[in-house]
Amino acid sequence: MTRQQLVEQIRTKKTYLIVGLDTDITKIPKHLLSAPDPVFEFNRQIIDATKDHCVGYKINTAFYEALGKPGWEAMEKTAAYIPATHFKIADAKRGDIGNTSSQYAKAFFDALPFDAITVAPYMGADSVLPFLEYKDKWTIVLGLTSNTGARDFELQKAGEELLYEKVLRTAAQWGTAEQLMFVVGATQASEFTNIRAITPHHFYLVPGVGAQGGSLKEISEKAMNKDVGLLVNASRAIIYASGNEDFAAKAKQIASDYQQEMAEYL
Ligand SMILES: O=c1ccn([C@@H]2O[C@H](COP(=O)(O)O)[C@@H](O)[C@H]2O)c(=O)[nH]1
Repeated sequence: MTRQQLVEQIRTKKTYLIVGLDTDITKIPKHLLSAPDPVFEFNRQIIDATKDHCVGYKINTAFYEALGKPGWEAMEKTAAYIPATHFKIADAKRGDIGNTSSQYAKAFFDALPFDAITVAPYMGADSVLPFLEYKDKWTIVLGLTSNTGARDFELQKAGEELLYEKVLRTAAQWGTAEQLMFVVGATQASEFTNIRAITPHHFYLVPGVGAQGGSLKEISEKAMNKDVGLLVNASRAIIYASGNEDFAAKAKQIASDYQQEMAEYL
């Protein structure tokens, strides 16, 4: 998906919500466990219920890899089920020597139909560049993450600047704002203005609203750019809004609430 197509989707649907499919088989409603593929059945109903309120879905691969082969199959089926109009993110946090990163890129962009993958920048340019070779695909580099551990490295000084600032400035040179985004945690509100000043044109994938307590209002007010420039993810707050048979209806309601709030900021 191109940047223009993504922006058009956001403007048309008046939402920049990404629904996170962090589907944990121990948390899905019990009545689904008798289905042939309970994880896919849960995702299918969540997608049907929320697709009018979001512009995309983020599959965190950990939840699928944890189940072995059936988990990988559920991920494949889910990725194929997401409508073509929706942005499909593999939150896989990959990155290795170039020769290996090329294989990761192939796995998620060729063998699987993802539009984007999250990548860790720690190993530097050659670990990220193979992902950027794919036309109309997106590489989402971890910038300033939402977890408390961001203080251990990302918020430490690296010479004159903070490490995450160096990551933003350096990684922004590896590709264009048409193919490279950054992960910016919604819980890092005090840094939003600075982050936007360093990377004025980039899109950010923003996890950390909902269960982690970040503010949608604050990120929207401080970090939106002329193309919106934000994809805000919520996973648990939406998919586990109810643990009962009404889980899809409740997920729809929460996703619709996010959409309405986002429409106010657009
Ligand atoms: O900095 C980061 C990077 C990734 N994540 C991922 O986003 C979702 C958040 O889930 P919630 O249930 O909405 O808290 C999850 O897949 C994380 O692994 C993040 O939270 N922070």
